[in-house]
Amino acid sequence: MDGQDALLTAEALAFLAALHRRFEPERQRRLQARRIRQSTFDAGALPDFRPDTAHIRAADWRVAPLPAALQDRRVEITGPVDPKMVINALNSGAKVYMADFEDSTSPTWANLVAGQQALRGAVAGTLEFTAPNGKHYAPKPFAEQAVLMVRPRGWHLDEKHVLVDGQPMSGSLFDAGLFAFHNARALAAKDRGPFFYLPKLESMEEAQLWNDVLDHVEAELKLPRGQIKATVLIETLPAAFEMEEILYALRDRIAGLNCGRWDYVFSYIKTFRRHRDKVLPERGQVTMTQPFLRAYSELLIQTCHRRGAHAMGGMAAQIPIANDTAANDAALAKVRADKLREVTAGHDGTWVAHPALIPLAQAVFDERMPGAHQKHLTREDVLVTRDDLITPPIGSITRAGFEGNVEVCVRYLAAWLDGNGCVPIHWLMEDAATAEIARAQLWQWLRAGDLYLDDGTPVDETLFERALMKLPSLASTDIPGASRINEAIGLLDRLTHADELEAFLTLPAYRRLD
Ligand SMILES: CC(=O)SCCNC(=O)CCNC(=O)[C@H](O)C(C)(C)COP(=O)(O)OP(=O)(O)OC[C@H]1O[C@@H](n2cnc3c(N)ncnc32)[C@H](O)[C@@H]1OP(=O)(O)O
Ligand SMILES: O=CC(=O)O
Ligand SMILES: [Mg+2]
Repeated sequence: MDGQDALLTAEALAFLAALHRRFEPERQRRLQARRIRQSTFDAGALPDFRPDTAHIRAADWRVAPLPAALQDRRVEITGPVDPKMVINALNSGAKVYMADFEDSTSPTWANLVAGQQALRGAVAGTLEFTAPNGKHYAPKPFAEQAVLMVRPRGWHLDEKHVLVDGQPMSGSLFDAGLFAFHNARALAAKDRGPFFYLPKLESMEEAQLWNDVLDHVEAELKLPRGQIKATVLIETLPAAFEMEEILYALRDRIAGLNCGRWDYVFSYIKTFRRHRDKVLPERGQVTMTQPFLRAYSELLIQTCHRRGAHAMGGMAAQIPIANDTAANDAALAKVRADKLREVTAGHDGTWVAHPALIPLAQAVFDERMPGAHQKHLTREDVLVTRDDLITPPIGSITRAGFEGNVEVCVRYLAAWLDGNGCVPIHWLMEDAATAEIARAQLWQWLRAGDLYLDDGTPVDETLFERALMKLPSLASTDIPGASRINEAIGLLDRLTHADELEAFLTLPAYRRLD
């Protein structure tokens, strides 16, 4: 692969191998702990705040101060790591750019190598790119660029192209380790981190594992202790019960928590996959104004502000709609309402999926948040109980909602298998987190028994098969991943009929990649 040798030098490989040897056993223990905890939920237990860590929640402590670059995070753009996207995001006018190896990247070896190369070029100031249409891209001067953050893959994913002692290494350690190895000293020299976004954590022990990894990286690369800063996505239901503990485990380097709403909803479904009384309505009805999601975001704000950390909002899925002014206005109105809810509740910043949404999000935050952040809003009025976090909203499943889930799963899986981890489908941004909601719902709905669409049609095998049978014709269109549509149909069929809900759709899909 072009550029691979310059990245995977003997020194870089030795650095990665040391990370693997030191942290792989604990990663496996953490993954096993997830499975054990899930088996208790499957047997009827409910998540709750931990009695064994009550002393952490009760004690008086604050997180370490943050560098100047992390004070004002009002608008953060996220996106995959191909060179054009990296340059567009750095130049976008957002305060922060989260370069994403996770939900929006299909981890083909080519994507990972190109992404690491692009980020290395961005940090070194050498990145440029010419598109096939001849358009040339180069980052603006450093002072005008968004602050770079990197989101490595979650703990569950392996990197099968790098074997250490015959075992695939962790995707998290590969992404974060390789990025730090090549860029940490240059970033530290500019007081720009490195900064990471840490995805899909489920417990304080997983946060502790990240802290140990980042301590090790700092020691190996001779960086000051605490130089690397991390923002943790609270995007699993179990983690919502351990926000204080996660902040505490990373207290010398935590920059904030983020409401990763899409994975959070997925995690809710996964956690309660065997709980008939917790079945959620269709995806479109599970919005952030539903009480259980409002409770989650308000608890996150209160927790962060009490401890001196930023409370970041999340991603509205709407993107600009070309050639239809009315539809575009309606989509932007939804994004605006979402950002207004966030800033009013006390969030210190938000995410956008597309550069055209930056002015809109920025205007909402500028108007309501004159300072760099609003950590002074401690939201003492918020009182969130276990039941507030787990009580499902009332709603329905429409035929369009059911069929939409099937279509999104198939089209997203096809794109992902084809190397594209983020695609617009019906003018919504779809990535691994949004697609997971659709995939997990189908599995749960077909097993729930006695479940009906709002028009009285039983939610059953026939409904699923009919929805699936509409899709093979997509193979002859020009949508992203068209050539993998039939493979995606087969994969969704198997995932939906499996006795157990697969923990992540990217696990079986990754076996088919490359
Ligand atoms: C649940 C979560 O985890 S959310 C976080 C993960 N998801 C994301 O990060 C979403 C990132 N967004 C995207 O990938 C894209 O916006 C998509 C796939 C949704 C839509 O992409 P497109 O259909 O290509 O959008 P569109 O054609 O309008 O793009 C216009 C321009 O904006 C650029 N652009 C679009 N999104 C981004 C982005 N997120 N970052 C940087 N540039 C972007 C495009 O590269 C294109 O540039 P060009 O004019 O130089 O060619
Ligand atoms: O990563 C973000 C999410 O919403 O999931
Ligand atoms: Mg996510």
